[in-house]
Amino acid sequence: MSYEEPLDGSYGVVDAFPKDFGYGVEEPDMEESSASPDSKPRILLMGLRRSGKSSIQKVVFHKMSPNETLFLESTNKIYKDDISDSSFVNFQIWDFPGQVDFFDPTFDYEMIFRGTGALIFVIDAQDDYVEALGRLHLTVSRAYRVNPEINFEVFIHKVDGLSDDHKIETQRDIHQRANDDLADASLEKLHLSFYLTSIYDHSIFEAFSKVVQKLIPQLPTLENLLNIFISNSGIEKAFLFDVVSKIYIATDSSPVDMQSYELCCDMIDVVIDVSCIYGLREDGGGSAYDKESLAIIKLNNTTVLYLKEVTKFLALVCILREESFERKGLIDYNFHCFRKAIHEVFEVGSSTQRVGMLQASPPSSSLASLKASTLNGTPRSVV
Ligand SMILES: Nc1nc2c(ncn2[C@@H]2O[C@H](COP(=O)(O)OP(=O)(O)OP(=O)(O)O)[C@@H](O)[C@H]2O)c(=O)[nH]1
Repeated sequence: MSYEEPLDGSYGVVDAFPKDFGYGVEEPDMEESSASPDSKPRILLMGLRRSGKSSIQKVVFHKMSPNETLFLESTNKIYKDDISDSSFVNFQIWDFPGQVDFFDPTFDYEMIFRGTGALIFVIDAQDDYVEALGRLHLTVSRAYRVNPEINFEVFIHKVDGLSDDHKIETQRDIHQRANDDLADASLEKLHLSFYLTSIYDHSIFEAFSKVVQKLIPQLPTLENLLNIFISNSGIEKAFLFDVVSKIYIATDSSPVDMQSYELCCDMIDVVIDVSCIYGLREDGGGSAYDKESLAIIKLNNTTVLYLKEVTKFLALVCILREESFERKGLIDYNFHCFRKAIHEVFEVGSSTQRVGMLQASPPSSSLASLKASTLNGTPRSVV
């Protein structure tokens, strides 16, 4: 669902902003009823004109192909995109028009920043970025004064046009100058995170994944569950994906290499495409992704990709060696326990959220029960 807000300063002030992000496991309607669209926590996309804000939003959340963004018109209204209908992550993305004087007195920027979880500032790395750095400083320092809890994320964007050396040099320079500006303003506590991004490869999905992960209070629990799952199943790498956006909301604690991530993204595309073509009913009904969704792809280098539905919006995608896959029964059993634990985590999350406290620690039984259940499965040495 998306809608636009006219730039006439007529923002309705919403009294209460939930500070935590909510998640729908199976019951998105419950989330809908508990929060009006305007009161949902938000991620702001800001930056100068033509820096690439709308393109990022369209490519990541609306499956627009990067080439089509060439024809995007300049945004002249705040574009609010509520992605919670189709995605696990229950937030709104506000795309700000670049040319707007954000600090015009008719803007209630306090209201805007108060309900914000993350502010993404997009800098066009192919352009002269001096003006962008000035605007970045102005924006983050204002926002920090209103709400120091905001995560400040800087996307050094359009790096597809730069050589590897140039990319690193640009990042170093922007990092240095932005932090110098903050130090001059005695804002050393304000932390900026930097990412090199482009809509022409997976870097934009990776960066968005990291932004979203910081907003998920249950992240340590999810990582723990994934660690236990992979170590007891002989799996090399596992990602928990939001299927629609291909954002990974968690992975095990081994380092993420871009190739594995890309491979898993490609697998989601293949599964959804095949399912759309051959999986729907003849009248076009049904869903391309549901409880039955499961795919196994064997590559020619003894690697196996394994995808399985976890919740309405989430899929587990794993990379493992062929020889580990011989114990498919064990993997399936462990997956069953993992899935149950994930459901428990978010059921507890949504019930505590209603009383205003999202649970960051594991629910009493989920980790313990997963450990116990995998140990009850066929024992095997951890790879
Ligand atoms: N090379 C390259 N071009 C990009 C990238 N992202 C966006 N663009 C191009 O940048 C131009 C501007 O993109 P928009 O998304 O309209 O920029 P915006 O920041 O929303 O602009 P305003 O609405 O005017 O604020 C478009 O022609 C995009 O195709 C990228 O990663 N690499």
